Amino acid sequence: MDIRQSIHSDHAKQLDTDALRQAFLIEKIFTADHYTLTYSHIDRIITGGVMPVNQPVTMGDEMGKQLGVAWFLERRELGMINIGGPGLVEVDGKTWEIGHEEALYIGKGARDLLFRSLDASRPAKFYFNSAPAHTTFPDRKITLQEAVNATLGDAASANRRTIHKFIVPDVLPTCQLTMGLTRLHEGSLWNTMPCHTHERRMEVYFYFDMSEDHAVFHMMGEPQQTRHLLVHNEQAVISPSWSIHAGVGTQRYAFIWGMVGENQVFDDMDAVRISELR
Ligand SMILES: O=C[C@H](O)[C@@H](O)CC(=O)C(=O)O
Ligand SMILES: [Zn+2]
Repeated sequence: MDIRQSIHSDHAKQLDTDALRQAFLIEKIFTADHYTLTYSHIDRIITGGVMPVNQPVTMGDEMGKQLGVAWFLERRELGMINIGGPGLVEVDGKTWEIGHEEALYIGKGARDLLFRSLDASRPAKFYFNSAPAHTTFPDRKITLQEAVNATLGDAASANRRTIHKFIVPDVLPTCQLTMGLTRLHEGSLWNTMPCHTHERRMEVYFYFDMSEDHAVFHMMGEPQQTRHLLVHNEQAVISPSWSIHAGVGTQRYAFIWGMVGENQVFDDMDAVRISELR
């Protein structure tokens, strides 16, 4: 398990490229026939991926040891979105079929998790966020049609995009986790611009659907102390509450955002005017 400490904004200002990457970038999410886990001390969010190819991947009691509990979700909830081919997720013996760009919420207490791909030549890729939870809400699959979908931004400023809010209070109850997927329209390159912070929540951005020789310049930092991270396909950025999170790609792309913290109000953002950015 990769552990990331919280970083104060005063400290982050001093960091060079390598140190910024070590603190905020998760370079490897998917490894064939394994799961990956990055544990952030910021709101204790866990970010990872599961990619079963030739054999099922299990998350059983062995995972709990790393967290000091009896099993992974003993005191946690989990949300996942599949960005690969169709797969099966078994939760304590109940099987969920989760297709491409479908989501699954798993409530606190689930113990034995097993993941399979239906076709090894097109493996499932389950990207997930997990957060501490105080109670159990029902497991639920969420399709793209069941998500709350919103299209915003303008082609003229290259930020026309559709936001699919899969795991939000209008769709299902969770303890603190919210998650969704944003896809840029053809010709658009900017996400989340004009940008924002939200003191009440932290966020993780996971970028995907770009070819290997393309990248997103992800913008981070306090609004008057911006820095960038070069993010390649299927990498994620941990964004503290004090940081903006926005990006521009060398080609169009999609990303999954996940938030945890004080509230679940999607629009509770502290907007930053582009003229105020430094
Ligand atoms: O707090 C909300 C998150 O930053 C994202 O949902 C923003 C986003 O997907 C976008 O503007 O493209
Ligand atoms: Zn945000």
